[in-house]
Amino acid sequence: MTAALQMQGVRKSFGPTEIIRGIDLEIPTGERHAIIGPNGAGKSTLFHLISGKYSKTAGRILLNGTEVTELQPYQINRMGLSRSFQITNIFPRLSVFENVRCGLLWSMGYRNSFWRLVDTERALNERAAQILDEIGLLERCDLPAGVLAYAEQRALEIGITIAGGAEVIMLDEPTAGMSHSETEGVVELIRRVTQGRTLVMVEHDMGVVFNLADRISVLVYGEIIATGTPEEVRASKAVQEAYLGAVDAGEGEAH
Ligand SMILES: Nc1ncnc2c1ncn2[C@@H]1O[C@H](COP(=O)(O)OP(=O)(O)OP(=O)(O)O)[C@@H](O)[C@H]1O
Repeated sequence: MTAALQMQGVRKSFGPTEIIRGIDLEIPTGERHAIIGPNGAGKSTLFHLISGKYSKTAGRILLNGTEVTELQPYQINRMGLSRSFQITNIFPRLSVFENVRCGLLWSMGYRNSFWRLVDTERALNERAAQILDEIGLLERCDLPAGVLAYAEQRALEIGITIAGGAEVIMLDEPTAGMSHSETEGVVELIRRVTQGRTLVMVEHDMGVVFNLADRISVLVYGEIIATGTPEEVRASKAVQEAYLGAVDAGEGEAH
């Protein structure tokens, strides 16, 4: 089966400084994959390269076997890759419901003639309600999104990210700034909504990473020093030396 995401020799320089220094990685369809690494390792930059926000200095990126290296973010999005951002990215004055509808319209409105031919309003509303139910916000659907609690806003953002039905979901620090119980809730939510999809996430909370990820890639100074199952990464001497150090991978927060 073709991998959901393939990176081949991907490099990125800002001016004379090479930040991403040759990434080769294959993420199979249906895998939950976490990218971890110290601050400044290049995780966000790699995310921006995959989603098309940054152009690549060298290398190729393929989505479901099709090269997307030179495409714009919206084109990559319409080919089935959807990402969230580190900073909550919702419309605070629109209702929770409208936020999800916007996500749906953006991803599907122009692409799929079904939405134009068949009772568009009803289909959209039904799908939005379904997503709100999935993310546990159906009862709060009429509130302005800006009044939701922080964890609810992040859940809404995940709802918007999955709204268009993308097969590859990228989440950037989905539990950042959350309490322990909020984190547990969001981990369960992510597990549920990524069922049968491919997940690529950047996350600092090692508890979340080791709980959710099927495989983990460790990025240090723009290079992947290890890729493997949580057990393999936990046992890797190179990873321990370069990154995890004394942190208990099952519990700690590492930066
Ligand atoms: N647009 C840019 N122009 C110049 N340098 C940049 C740019 N974006 C990132 N960098 C540099 O690239 C390096 C990697 O940054 P990046 O944000 O990708 O790391 P990160 O692993 O996501 O870090 P963190 O865990 O703190 O979010 C940093 O040294 C940063 O200063």
